[in-house]
Amino acid sequence: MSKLADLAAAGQAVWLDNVDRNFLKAGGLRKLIAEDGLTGVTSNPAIFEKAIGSGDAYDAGLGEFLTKADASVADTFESLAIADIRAACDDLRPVYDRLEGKDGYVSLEVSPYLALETEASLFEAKKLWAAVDRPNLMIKIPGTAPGTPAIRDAIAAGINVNVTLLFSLHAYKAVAHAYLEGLEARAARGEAVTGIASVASFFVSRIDSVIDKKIDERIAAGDKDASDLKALRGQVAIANAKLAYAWYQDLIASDRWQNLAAKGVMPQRLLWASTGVKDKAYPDTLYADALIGPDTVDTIPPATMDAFRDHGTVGQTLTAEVDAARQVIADAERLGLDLAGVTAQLVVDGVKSFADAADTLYGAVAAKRAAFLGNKLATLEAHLPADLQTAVDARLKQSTADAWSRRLWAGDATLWTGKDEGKWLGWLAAARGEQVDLAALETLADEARKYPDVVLLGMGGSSLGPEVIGLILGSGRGAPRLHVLDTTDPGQIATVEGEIDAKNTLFIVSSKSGSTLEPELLRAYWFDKAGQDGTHFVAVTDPGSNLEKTAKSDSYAHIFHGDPSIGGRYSVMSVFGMVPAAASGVDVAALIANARTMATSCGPDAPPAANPGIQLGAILGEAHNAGRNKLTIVTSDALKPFGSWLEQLTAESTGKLGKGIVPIDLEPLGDPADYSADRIFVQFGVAGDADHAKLAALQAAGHPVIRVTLTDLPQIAQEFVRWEVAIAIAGAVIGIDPFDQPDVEAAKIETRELVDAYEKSGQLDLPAVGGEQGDLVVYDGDAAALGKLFDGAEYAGVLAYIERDAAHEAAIEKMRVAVRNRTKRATVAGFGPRFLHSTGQAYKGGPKGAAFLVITREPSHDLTIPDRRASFGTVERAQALGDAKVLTDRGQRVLIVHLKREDALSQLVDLVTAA
Ligand SMILES: O=P(O)(O)OC[C@H]1O[C@](O)(CO)[C@@H](O)[C@@H]1O
Ligand SMILES: O=C[C@H](O)[C@H](O)COP(=O)(O)O
Repeated sequence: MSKLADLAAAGQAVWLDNVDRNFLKAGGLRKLIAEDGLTGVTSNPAIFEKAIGSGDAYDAGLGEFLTKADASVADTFESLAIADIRAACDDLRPVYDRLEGKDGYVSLEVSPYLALETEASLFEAKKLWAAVDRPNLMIKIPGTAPGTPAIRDAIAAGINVNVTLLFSLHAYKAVAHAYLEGLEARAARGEAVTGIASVASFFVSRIDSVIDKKIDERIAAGDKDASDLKALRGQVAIANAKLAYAWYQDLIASDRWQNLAAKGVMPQRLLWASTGVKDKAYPDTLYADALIGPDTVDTIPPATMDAFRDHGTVGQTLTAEVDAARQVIADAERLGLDLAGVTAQLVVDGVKSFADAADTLYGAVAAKRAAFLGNKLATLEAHLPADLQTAVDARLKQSTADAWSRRLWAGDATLWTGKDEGKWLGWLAAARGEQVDLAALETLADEARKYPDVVLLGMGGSSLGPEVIGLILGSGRGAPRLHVLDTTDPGQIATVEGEIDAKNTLFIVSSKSGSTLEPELLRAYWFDKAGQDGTHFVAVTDPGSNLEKTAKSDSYAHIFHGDPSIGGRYSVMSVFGMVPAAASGVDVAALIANARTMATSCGPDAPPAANPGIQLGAILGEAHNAGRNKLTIVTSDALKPFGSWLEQLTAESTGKLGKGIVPIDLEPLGDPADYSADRIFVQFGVAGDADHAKLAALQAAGHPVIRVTLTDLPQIAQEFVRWEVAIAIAGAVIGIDPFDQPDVEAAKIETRELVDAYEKSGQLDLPAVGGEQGDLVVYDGDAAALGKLFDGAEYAGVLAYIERDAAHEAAIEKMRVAVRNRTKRATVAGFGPRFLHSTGQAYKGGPKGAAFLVITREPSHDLTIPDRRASFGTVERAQALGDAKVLTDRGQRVLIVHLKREDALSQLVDLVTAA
């Protein structure tokens, strides 16, 4: 018989305070049962962290689990833990049977993140109880104030409970009563009360660790009570435990208990936890030796077991010298060691340290999952200058401690400004494919096949996502071509008109609000062109909008409802992105599968440092705070369209209150000498693409460089999700609400006033002409002002209210490169009115000191709008003027240049590049 087995004879059950797959597989537990009379096992998050977090013992099991289907980090961990716990339960089953349920238990703890949540703890206890499905399982629930009612209800539900994290007599009494109440509730309902087991895990060594430290500090400081204090070293934890046991004996003798005992219930045994000696100055069996007594359990870590087997001492120590124990506690009180304060703090620290262990464990599982997924997950590599890397590391540490992953998914508005941010997180569910009805999309895709073309009418979030998907993935075989019209430019509209037969085209009118000016005008225009036949019109809009009403009265073929808790720029994985994708034959299910993979990677259980979205958000936010607020987008040709979607997400979400990340899209890369230290570069490519030729030099020159690599094009959906999370998190780092767009409305009001005035007078109110040169009219300035416009600007913008085509893009690019190389400032460009619903927010509300060249032109062919005096060309011009006024009002530098002829842009390019 081993000394450990002798403990059983002394009335104490010996449990193993450890779980480890290799040990279980090698029959280690069965050996302890056979040789040491072991009758139970405990685990906790720190134990699993040690077992699973390092090494490869669990890799095969993890692979086996994830091969069946991708799963969250928490579910993956649980599958591994449950397998171990079941194996341990099965090893102990003969003991459980032999002792008729009095012992033979294995404990599994509820998530430490729930230690302060009653309902969630109870829910999880029930879930784990069902998942492990073994009668000799005990669910560990912390004996915190919120945990105590969960303990009572779990017992009442017939679940065996190991109450953990007990440090004080006070807390122990509360959970002992909770146990009785749970049993009494069952008895009152006429349910069986036999066969339900519980232990109360009273922690020992951690108390000495804190009290001894206090004692040492006071002695070192020359405390007058030094010798009395010294006498208490290593005494308080054991004394505290002895008093708990004395109270247990009183409880067992009480009438209340005896009433229950008469019904055959088992006592809730005290279990000594935290029995590994932490101070090497003490004998290594100190706690195991000192707390031996009947009807108790000692859960012992492996090293302490070895020590006890070798030189432990078995005796009835628990009931010995109880008065001396009372004296120790009284002395501790007299000497101001504040045991009550210490034990209260230990609960807080205990919850935190188990949560920290879970963070590390979940981080490790997340990394293993990512490794398992391999190229099914798009990769991101970041090369940051040392100071930025330090700030990012600190942010990831802080955000882990502050539970940002969980708070994001829980919709905790205090992550941002504490306003209504929590109401704008519907995109997280959409990222998991939960917003769309795939069957309805398939029906639409089938119907759409009879049309050669599908035209999407919408702005901003209602057009950019669909356009990115359409341009990057193309139409499916036999499916219609997708045209996106997000403009009032008559030339652009005419171009689409030349490409389609309006009477044989599917039109998708897309607007969340259902009241945005451009889609409303376009809808009216095309409805006429289509012979007022609503059967080839589809609406995508939030419930109850004006668009929905029109769609109903005009008998549209379908109305797809958006989710009002998703803002436009976050709507791509909802119907706003998926309806046009389905109509043009894109494999929507593949997009959703990709989005879900990334959403899982960015889940509430993936701690910040292992969470791709939060990691990126920390980089973007810290780069912004360090003055690197120009996110410069570099793409391979195939991924070029992605930039315009990312522009809206970034600019509209972060550009406000004078702060913000300014996205720089389609600005050709230059040499290090062409830039200031305000940049962060991100390159998007597909596996096999070469690095952009100039990127390495920029990285070497100390600029932060991020490289995103997709395995295939449908993985673009992963980037939607990664960047949505990242920008939300960057908002938290910057300290703004990423879900509002406070400065967009002002330009809309100005435009509306100009258009309304035009409807009455037939005249557009133009600013004063400053000068003319060739075919250019310069308003509120002259050609000389144009030469100086961008000097010293925070960044330079070219905002062109002209047709968006390759020639115009090339001309604008020429101006940008010239300005960038001359001024070293970042340059942005936008086609109006498209950019108004995208980057426009940041240009007005974001960083100040920017300079904008606003370009308007006389259209060669204007288009009339049904029931309006104003033509598309007039509305477009009014939009330019309205926005320019608001930009000026906000303190940005603005010069408007009007092209008297459609083809006069080259004259302006010459002026700007010559400056
Ligand atoms: O889908 P809606 O309501 O027409 O809005 C279009 C776009 O306009 C904006 O509200 C900006 O004006 C964007 O946020 C939005 O994506
Ligand atoms: O149930 C067991 C406890 O979780 C364990 O004994 C805690 O021990 P520690 O204080 O060494 O972490």
